[in-house]
Amino acid sequence: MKVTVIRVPATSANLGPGFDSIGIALNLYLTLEIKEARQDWLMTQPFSADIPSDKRNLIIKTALALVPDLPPHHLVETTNIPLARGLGSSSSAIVAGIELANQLGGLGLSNEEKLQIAVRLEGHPDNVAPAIYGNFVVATFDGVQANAISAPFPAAKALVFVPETELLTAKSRAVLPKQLPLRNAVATSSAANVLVAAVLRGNLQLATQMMGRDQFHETYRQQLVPQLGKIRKVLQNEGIYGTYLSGAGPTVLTMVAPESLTTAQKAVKQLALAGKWLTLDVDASGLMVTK
Ligand SMILES: Nc1ncnc2c1ncn2[C@@H]1O[C@H](COP(=O)(O)OP(=O)(O)OP(=O)(O)O)[C@@H](O)[C@H]1O
Ligand SMILES: N[C@@H](CCO)C(=O)O
Repeated sequence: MKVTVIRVPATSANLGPGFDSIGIALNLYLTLEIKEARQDWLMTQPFSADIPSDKRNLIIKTALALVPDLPPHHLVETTNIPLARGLGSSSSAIVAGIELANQLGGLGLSNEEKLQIAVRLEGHPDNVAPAIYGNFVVATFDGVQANAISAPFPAAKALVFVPETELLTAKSRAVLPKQLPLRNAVATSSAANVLVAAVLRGNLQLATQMMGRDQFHETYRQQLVPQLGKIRKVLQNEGIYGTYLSGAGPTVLTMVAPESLTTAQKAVKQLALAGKWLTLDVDASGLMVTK
């Protein structure tokens, strides 16, 4: 039997001041195998019983939202993207679900069409866009239409701290204020603009400096993720910038020039934080399907 395999990368959103707009794809993956047709949907998956294995599963639910009479199949999911840690697990599941409907329903969706559907489901584009396109993505969503531009990211390593405890995006968004002083918004949006321009020019050093200039969300989320300040401080003492709260947290990511990686790894080790350290690369492929 020929098996179709869908692969979606992890993503890291915001990069500091690019709140709800900028994201990158990373080389952790959710993989979904479409096995045999059967009477009811069945997901063989690596999670605890909290994540449903039937049609209530987020991936299947997403596919059925697109095509309600999609024929049920046995699906096998494997993933090394941690759940609710700020590495885009829900976006990877949503994108996998859209592709599942695309494959089984023969919809022939373009990436642009997949993006529009995914953004409406996720509510913001900064995870779903890089999950589809790969690389570095700058996007906007006005509640109706998403626009996204992807571009290569300069050579860098992502030094990633994944805390032991989960932080749901809904909880992390609940601490944000409804309004911001204009001067903070101007300082942050101008830093985001320079960040994008620096990435497009291949200037990692300037881009990473801008990653520390957020005043949209990190100030308020810091109370939920005290590791952010500790990691940023110890790395800045070594002259390494580029530390930010990945997505809604609690993961803290630092974009490091390859030649500074060893120094950065040594510096953060002394913090002895409870959690996992990963060194990742930017994924350039985005959503992939093999048959
Ligand atoms: N592969 C999956 N299958 C089913 N449900 C999933 C899957 N991945 C994520 N989810 C659901 O999404 C929730 C996590 O979503 P949430 O938006 O809080 O975090 P995240 O996407 O990992 O982080 P962030 O959006 O900050 O990058 C999980 O608790 C689970 O309910
Ligand atoms: N931009 C989003 C990403 C997480 O889903 C946030 O920071 O809440």
